[in-house]
Amino acid sequence: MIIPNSLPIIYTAPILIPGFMLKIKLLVEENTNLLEYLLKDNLNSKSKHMIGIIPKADLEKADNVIGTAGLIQSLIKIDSVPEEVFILVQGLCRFKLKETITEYPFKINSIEAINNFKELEGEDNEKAKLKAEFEKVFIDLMTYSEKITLQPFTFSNPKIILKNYALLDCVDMCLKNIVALTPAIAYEVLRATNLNQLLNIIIDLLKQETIKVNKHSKFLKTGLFPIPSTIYLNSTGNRGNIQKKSLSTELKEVEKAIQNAKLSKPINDLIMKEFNRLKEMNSYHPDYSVFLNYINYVINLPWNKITKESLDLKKAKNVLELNHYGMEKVKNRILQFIAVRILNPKLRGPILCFIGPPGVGKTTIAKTIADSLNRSFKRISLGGINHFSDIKGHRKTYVGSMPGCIIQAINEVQTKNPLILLDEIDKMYKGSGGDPAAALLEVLDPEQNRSFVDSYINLPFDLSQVMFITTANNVAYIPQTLRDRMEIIYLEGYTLEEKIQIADNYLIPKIFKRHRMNEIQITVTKTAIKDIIQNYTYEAGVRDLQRKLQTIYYYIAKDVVENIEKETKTYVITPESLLNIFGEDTVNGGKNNLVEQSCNRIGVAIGLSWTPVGGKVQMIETSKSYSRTDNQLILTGLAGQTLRESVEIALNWIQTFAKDNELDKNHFCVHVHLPEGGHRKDGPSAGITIVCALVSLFWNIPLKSMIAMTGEITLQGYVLPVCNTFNLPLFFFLFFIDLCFSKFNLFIFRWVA
Ligand SMILES: Nc1ncnc2c1ncn2[C@@H]1O[C@H](COP(=O)(O)OP(=O)(O)OP(=O)(O)O)[C@@H](O)[C@H]1O
Repeated sequence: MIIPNSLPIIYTAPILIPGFMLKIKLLVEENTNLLEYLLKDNLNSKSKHMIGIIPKADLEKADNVIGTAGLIQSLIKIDSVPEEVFILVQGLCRFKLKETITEYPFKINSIEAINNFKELEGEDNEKAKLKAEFEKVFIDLMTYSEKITLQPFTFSNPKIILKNYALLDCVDMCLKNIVALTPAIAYEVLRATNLNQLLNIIIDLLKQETIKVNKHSKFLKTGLFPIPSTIYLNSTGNRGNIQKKSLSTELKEVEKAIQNAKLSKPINDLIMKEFNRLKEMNSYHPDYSVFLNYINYVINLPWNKITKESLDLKKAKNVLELNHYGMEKVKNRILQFIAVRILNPKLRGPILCFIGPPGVGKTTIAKTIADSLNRSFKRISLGGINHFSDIKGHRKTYVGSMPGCIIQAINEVQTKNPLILLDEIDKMYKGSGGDPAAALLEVLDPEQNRSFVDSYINLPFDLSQVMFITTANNVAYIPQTLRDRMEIIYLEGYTLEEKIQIADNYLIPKIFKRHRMNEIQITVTKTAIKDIIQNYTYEAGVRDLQRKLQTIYYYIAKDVVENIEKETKTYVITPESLLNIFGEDTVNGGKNNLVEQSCNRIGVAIGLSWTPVGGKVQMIETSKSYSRTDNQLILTGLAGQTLRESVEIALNWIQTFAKDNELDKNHFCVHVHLPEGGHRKDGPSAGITIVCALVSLFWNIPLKSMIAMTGEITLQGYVLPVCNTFNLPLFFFLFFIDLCFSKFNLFIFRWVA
């Protein structure tokens, strides 16, 4: 094939050498223009493209860069995030990289093909010496090795091979059949610029192989080696006996493994069908390895393997208590489940869904539940998954196909009844490759998961004995159909007292054990823990608290090592020492001041809002200025659509409520601002706060100090409770407006809880 003088260039970590195929993964966003160019003509199979592939290690090199000209055999676009394309490239010949012709729309360099591999170069005696050395090591290796198969040669006698084939073919055969091509070796082989260099590399590699073979040879014990006597000649071009023997050995092993797997009859029949197809296949056929991997994967699945479950109520209770503080709802539900299973062992496990803010122990309690039931545990993170096939797998005929995450998890734990944690179920989203939630329906539906069919294995697998637990931060993001299939348990954020208990009894002993500081006595006082929680963390759970406690241990470790001669053995951490460890950087630095300063101000009200890390005080500031235009409203502070609607409702309600001419709202421009403008805010709960701020603004009355409120406002002046499923106690602070104002004693809202 003619190699052009210039080629599009890509840099890849895997190394392509001539005579080999390589599957390369390219990210679409990084190679858009090149892939567009390649994909455009790919449909037309007659015009296959050629590209230059350079090892990534040479990215910075300016000269003496060797690459491989590759012929693109196929391109497959995968709908993943980020989008990827797999290209299958056949290595044709080496080239020297010359100057860059263009960088746009993609990199093209001029190249110089290296074609001097046909014959050895140099003096005749040097050539003869090199050739003789190669022949010697080759014959040595072939004589003593029992296992080597020599595709595509039809003889096993090395002397006959050397006589009948060109030197380059023999070298090629050694590379393909004998040498274990590690990336380092492949790089070395690629950089050989003539046959002499390549032969020297191969000689070294064959010598190493000979040493390995000798080390592992079963004949070593006796010191005897069989003299190869049979010459396998096959003029028809079919496989020689040696290959047949090793191939059939491989197939025999597979057949034996199928029998040992003791599959049920229908599955066994289907696998045998695939196996018979494999037997008919030429081993060079690209599908051969696909079928082989498929059969091996399927027979290794735990079709009949079950771990013995522990149904001991007392033990389970102890394990749960030992690892997690509180969480009574979860613990009770698990103990109920165990009790029911004791009475009826055939009963299926519930699909529990733990909903709660980050760091409240959803993931870790699932692991503890698995321990208490003596089930294997596997966590699957669903965050960011946007493809149906991530759950259900790809058909085996796709390039790079593999099973979905459920079957992969089952394969990993090698049991049919593990506890699988589907973490962050609310963070999956629908992408171009289908809706992963729809695929999960089949997994979580007790009626369907008895015969779950993954696209890769394409056989029904029984998931009915798997115990599924899912976790999410926000129930609103879980599709209704999935929600219906699960029993939802809400885990609320911890109170200050609970956090102190968790830190004292669980986190500190855990960190202490992990850091092995047995000889040093460290006491973190309760006031210090309280200080960390209140001033250095801002969260509903305890993850950040755990991190902060860990920082204390790092600090002490450094101090111990630095002052080793002092042999300090006792450390007491008080709120004062926290200043040295964390500095003065507290989480609510300045925010309290803002609240205090806002009290008794006209047009300012204090709201309460929900965030994933717990309740929060949200100021609402309003101001008015004269305007020629009617009803002008400015809303700032990254407010969302629902918040804007709340402001409009509030303004309209005020207008309806005010007596004629008492309030000339029309000639004012009203500005509503939500401080901390860097954070997006939305939701209806600020309704009452906005009304109060505006009433204060229009009637010039300050609100009573230090009163905060939350609640949705309706156009009729009703205040609705905030029905958030997170059910945090903070939400139920609703104050009537006559409570808020000092002078304004009208009872203007009706509570419709
Ligand atoms: N009640 C508790 N008792 C003891 N440790 C706890 C408790 N709650 C949380 N923790 C600890 O807090 C850390 C964080 O917990 P975990 O990772 O399970 O949180 P999560 O709720 O799954 O968070 P996310 O939603 O971010 O995944 C863990 O080290 C865990 O041991």
